[in-house]
Amino acid sequence: MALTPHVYWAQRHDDIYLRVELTDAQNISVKVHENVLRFRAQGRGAKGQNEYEFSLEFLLPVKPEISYKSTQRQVNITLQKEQRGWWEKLTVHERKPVFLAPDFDRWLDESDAEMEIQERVRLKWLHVLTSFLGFSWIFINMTVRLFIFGQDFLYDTFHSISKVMFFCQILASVEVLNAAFGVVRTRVLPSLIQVVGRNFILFIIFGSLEEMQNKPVVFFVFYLWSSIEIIRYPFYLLSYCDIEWKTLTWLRYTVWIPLYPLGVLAEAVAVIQAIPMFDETKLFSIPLPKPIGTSVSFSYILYIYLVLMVLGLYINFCHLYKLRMRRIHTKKKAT
Ligand SMILES: CCCCCCCCCCCCC[C@@H](O)CC(=O)SCCNC(=O)CCNC(=O)[C@H](O)C(C)(C)COP(=O)(O)OP(=O)(O)OC[C@H]1O[C@@H](n2cnc3c(N)ncnc32)[C@H](O)[C@@H]1OP(=O)(O)O
Repeated sequence: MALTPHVYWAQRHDDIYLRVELTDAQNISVKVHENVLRFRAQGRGAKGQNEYEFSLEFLLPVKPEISYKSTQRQVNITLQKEQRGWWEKLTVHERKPVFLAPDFDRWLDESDAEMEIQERVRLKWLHVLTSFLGFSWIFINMTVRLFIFGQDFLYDTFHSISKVMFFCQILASVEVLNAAFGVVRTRVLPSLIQVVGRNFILFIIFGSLEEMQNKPVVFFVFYLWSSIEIIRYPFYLLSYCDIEWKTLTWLRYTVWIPLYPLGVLAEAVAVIQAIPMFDETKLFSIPLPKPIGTSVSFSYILYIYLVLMVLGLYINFCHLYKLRMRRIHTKKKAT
């Protein structure tokens, strides 16, 4: 006969966490149907190796999608509340099931959870604000210098701007982590493509080849990157205050249409210009065993990278196009 395992629970405003005390659980089945969670698995629990099961009828609706992870010591289940809020108890039952107890390792009361959210929002806000200030400094500085020094500035962009650009792009890498850990509602791949793509150009192509640093292409790449970021970051900043400024939303989801292909084109020109330099300097060349030859030039990696750029452009263009349809066209229909 199936036994009941010990189950520990905790909540946040959006999620429910369950910890099922089963060692080396196997054949796990977790389902939610009509707001009732049914769990069944084999494993080592309080009554030794056995089949264990339980069910819980939740107090309020939860989303049917469940994520669970089995570790050597327990099974961790995460569910999402249908509606954001704080539950006074987990189940509809008058009395708490005997096998259920609070998970004090994850337990927070409502005000602590609220503070946790506020702390997260503060950090996100600080991150976005710093990025916005950085890219604004770059954009304004480049515009002013272009007016003052004219064409000469095209050859000097890297030396006057690169330190702030390095800082901003390192900061932008956090966006991938934010997407991966669900801190912001966005997909990981587009952010990863964007960050890896830009950092490759900045650190490898411009950063490691002195000869590239005096090329006008640096100006175009930096100017195109910063042109979109001085729109994108304020768009996020306003979203933290629940403000929607229609013109900014339109710009955020429209300006990429000319800027993205131009940006990729400028980056591709930089890669193509760098190819003979890597061949000449043998920088980053991959040494080969003596019988085969001396080394493989890094320029081969750059040829592969040019193909990846086309793929990256396609993926992100489709992603941005979908976002535009959702944010601009759906809203128009609704009004
Ligand atoms: C696997 C590795 C492979 C490596 C291959 C390398 C290939 C290289 C190809 C490289 C091509 C890159 C070229 C590029 O560098 C050139 C340029 O940038 S040129 C300049 C023009 N560029 C652009 O216009 C792109 C700008 N960038 C972006 O838009 C984003 O980085 C992107 C990831 C592409 C899309 O952003 P996201 O998916 O986040 O879209 P949203 O902004 O709409 O966000 C979705 C929802 O999440 C909320 N969100 C996101 N971030 C935040 C935040 N920080 N704070 C608060 N909220 C955030 C946002 O509000 C949306 O919410 P909702 O759905 O409610 O509207």
